[in-house]
Amino acid sequence: MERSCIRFSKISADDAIKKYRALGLLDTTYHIEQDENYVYIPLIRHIDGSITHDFKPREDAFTVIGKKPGRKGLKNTGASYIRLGNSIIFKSSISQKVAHEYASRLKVDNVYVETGKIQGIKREPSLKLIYGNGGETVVRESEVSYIMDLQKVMFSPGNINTRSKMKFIDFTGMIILDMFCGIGYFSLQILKNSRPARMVMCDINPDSIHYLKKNLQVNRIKSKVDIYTGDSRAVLPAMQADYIIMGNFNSINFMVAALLRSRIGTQISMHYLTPTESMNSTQDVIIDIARKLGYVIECIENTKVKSVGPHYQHMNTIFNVTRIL
Ligand SMILES: C[S@@+](CC[C@H](N)C(=O)[O-])C[C@H]1O[C@@H](n2cnc3c(N)ncnc32)[C@H](O)[C@@H]1O
Repeated sequence: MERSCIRFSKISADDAIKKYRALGLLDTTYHIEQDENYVYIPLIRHIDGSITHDFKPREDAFTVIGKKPGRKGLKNTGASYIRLGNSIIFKSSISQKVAHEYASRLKVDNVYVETGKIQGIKREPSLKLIYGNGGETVVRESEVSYIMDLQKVMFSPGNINTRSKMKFIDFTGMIILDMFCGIGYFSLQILKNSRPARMVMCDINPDSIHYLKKNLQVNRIKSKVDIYTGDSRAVLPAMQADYIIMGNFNSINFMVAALLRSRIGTQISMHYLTPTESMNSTQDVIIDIARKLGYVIECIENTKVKSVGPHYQHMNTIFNVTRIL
């Protein structure tokens, strides 16, 4: 349906969404949409600079399940879910009957229910399959296909902007080290859009590495990659990277391994969790730790990826190595 909207490049879309939400102008009854270059933010009315775009209405659980759920004996219509490719995941328990109804209305193959938190260092999800045969789910994002088994490896839909940002950076000729590559969350975007000279990838979860290899094939990545399975502090080769990706909330515990593989000019993209009140100061703590290890680094970008619970933020800070003492 044609609606007023404002269009932003993907890099600035996050801030724009926050701004229009805060101004009460965001039309939450439509999905925010994106194409190759832009994010389209639906607005409740026309404003200066707005354009029109064909939006899909947002289907809440109640709409999806039908206006008279009682008649069908469907009770859990208020349950919230996320959709990942051909699967949906409910946050709380629902009956098989309701799962079946959602699957047929939303035309998905699998319905899962979260039974707990993401577990352990391998970040394994706790999901119970309640409808369908399970197995592989394909998520398409910024022209990259991510294949995975949602019961074996995690996929955070909230990290979409951080993943797609990778396609706007020119990594041509660079040596890249992805210390927690998973199924290729960040690296697939790089390999699809740039020609790095070398890509070294590592993950401790063999299931992630299995799907990484599959995703490299499915996305027809021709560049040569070096893949390591194990603890990145132990299994990575000696090397000097131009760009180091640390997509793990515990990245601070891996700084020695990263710095040892850096040189002057290396950029290090660190992800970490920090209390909300420290979201603009944790980078200084990291700079201090690096200095004690003999590396002078400076912060070149500090971005909030998403809120995690009421008191924590998932941050992504990019540092530049300026001097080695
Ligand atoms: C949080 S996930 C990455 C999520 C991802 N950034 C996204 O966009 O959804 C972190 C990854 O680090 C891996 N990992 C954890 N500890 C590790 C270690 N010591 N060495 C290598 N990989 C590790 C996990 O197996 C997991 O695949």
